[in-house]
Amino acid sequence: MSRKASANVEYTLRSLSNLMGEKRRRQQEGGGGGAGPGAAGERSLIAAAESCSSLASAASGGELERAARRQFQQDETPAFVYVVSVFSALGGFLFGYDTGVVSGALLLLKRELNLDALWQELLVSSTVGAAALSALAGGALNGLCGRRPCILLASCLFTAGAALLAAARDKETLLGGRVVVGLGIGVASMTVPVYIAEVAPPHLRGRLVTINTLFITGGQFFASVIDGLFSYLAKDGWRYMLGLSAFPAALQFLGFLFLPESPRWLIQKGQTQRARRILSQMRGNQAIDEEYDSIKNNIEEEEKEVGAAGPVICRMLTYPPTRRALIVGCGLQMFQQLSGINTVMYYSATILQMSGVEDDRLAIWLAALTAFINFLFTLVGVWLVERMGRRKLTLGSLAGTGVALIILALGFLLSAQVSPRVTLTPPDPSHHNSTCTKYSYCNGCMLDPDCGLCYKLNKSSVVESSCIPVDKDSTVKAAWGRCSNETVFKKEDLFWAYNFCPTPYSWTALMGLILYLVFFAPGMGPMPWTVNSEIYPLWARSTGNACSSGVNWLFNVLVSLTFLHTAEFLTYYGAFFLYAGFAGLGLVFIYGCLPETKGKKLEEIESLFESRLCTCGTAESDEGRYIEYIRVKGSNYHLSDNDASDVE
Ligand SMILES: O[C@H]1[C@H](O)[C@@H](O)[C@H](O)[C@@H](O)[C@H]1O
Repeated sequence: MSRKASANVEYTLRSLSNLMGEKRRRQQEGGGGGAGPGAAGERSLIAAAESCSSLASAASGGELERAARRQFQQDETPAFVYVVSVFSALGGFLFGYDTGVVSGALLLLKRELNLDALWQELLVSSTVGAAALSALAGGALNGLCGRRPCILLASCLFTAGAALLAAARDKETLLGGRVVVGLGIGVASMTVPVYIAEVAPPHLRGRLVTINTLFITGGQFFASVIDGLFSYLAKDGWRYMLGLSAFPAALQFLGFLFLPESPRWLIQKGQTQRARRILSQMRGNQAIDEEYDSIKNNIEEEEKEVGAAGPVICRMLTYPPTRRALIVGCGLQMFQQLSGINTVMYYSATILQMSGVEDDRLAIWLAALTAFINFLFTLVGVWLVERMGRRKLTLGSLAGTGVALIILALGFLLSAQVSPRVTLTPPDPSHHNSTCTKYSYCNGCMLDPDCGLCYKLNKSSVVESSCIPVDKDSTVKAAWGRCSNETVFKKEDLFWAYNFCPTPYSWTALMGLILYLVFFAPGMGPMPWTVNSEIYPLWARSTGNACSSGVNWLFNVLVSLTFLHTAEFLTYYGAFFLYAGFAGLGLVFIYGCLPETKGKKLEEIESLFESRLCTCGTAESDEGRYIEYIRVKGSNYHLSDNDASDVE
């Protein structure tokens, strides 16, 4: 008999005997009346007894299992789990908002505070750098203090950072604020998925953790709308943009004052009575005994197997299943960033401009549309994750992302091939021979961050074009010459193209951009976070997530910082072909190494990494089989619990 088949029989027999045993026990206790230990338990008992007879009469194993599942699905997941998940996911919202809002704020800031390119770069990358560091440090903090204090700490950092940014009088304070916000993002990004995974029931875990990424992309979308709205406010608009995040952060802080610690962390720390009570709250009328026992046994076994001596990361690296899980988790996060999501998001305004959108403000709003597509298709991911499973969803998503990247690259390639010629070389009035004059095609001019193209249109072809240095303070005009005064050159039907070339093939790039988000957002966006929250055993979960989140942030900085240089060396299409190549490598890696974790208890997932890495993907999966508890007890919470080591 195959492993799967035997597991199913064992499962259904266990479920059935649990139901029978429970019914017998209740009958012996003179049950059947309504005054039992809890009305919920009583209802479950009646339902269990009813389904028990239907189970007993079920002829085949399949029917038996279906009946068991129907019974299980009648047990509703309490709203409390959703409330807890949504309050935690506010951390994701703030992650998305604070990383997304800065581009719009910079447009205003650089004018008001006279920021040069270095300071602009610092304000963007200091946050991501701080997030990388605090995600790594968050592992130890999570293990020591628990998930709840870490989420509280993150919301404090978000609030303090936002207040600092809104009140800043100089660029140094702004830098301080961005670092504080970054520290919050790092801690939140590694703690929230772990916390949600630990409180969620197995059949909803993927969906609830994916909601966190939905909140990330929701935060990015919201940030782009706020950027659009406040861009009309010439003075202090950036204060509102950067300061508004204090509200959701304070809301999360207040909420978490009343929300509980993760029951798994409590069991690990020996606070079993509190853990039982919280688990009971999270499961409503479902029995928690098996889940509780399984968590507890698992912790004890882990301690025996791996020991408790030495730093966790060393134990993880020397114990093959956790080492493999770490490679899979970090690999997923690395390939998420290497497939270029943040350059696509960052570059969306330019791609849209290439498609003929000349107005800056319209480009901002269209960038909000891009963020909206990312958000909308993450929602599709929330819907698909428990249907398709993590593995298929990630593979399909990355394959589509790769194809979209190729289309995007082809769009740029075609545009480069029909790149307009530079026909005029006006003399530089300051007699500084700029490099811009050496370009004979728009394509070269566009790739040089110091130059832009000033041109006229005759029907749809570019005429009277010149490559001129860009104004140091604003990329919307040239430093000198015909395109140096925005109002004048617009009246004279002249156009200024910075960062893009007018081309008839821009629709290919636009199509690539949309396809990219449609494929990336449901799978490669959320799955690295979701899978990482599930694949490590409890003793290694904080450290595993700290490492993989650190890798995510590290590659985020690396890819965004090198994008312009990569484009200069390889051209834009070369850069997107490169990302498509990374997506191809990622596909091979995921195909070989990512096991299916759908529906499994967190405690069972470690066994998926027992065989050699790169056989995980081919290992027989138990897809479609939920681990569900259908034994029904009168009350989940026993005051007489001998385990109680934390009597309150
Ligand atoms: O999962 C998220 C999401 O896809 C975001 O859109 C992206 O900006 C982040 O870097 C990523 O980690």
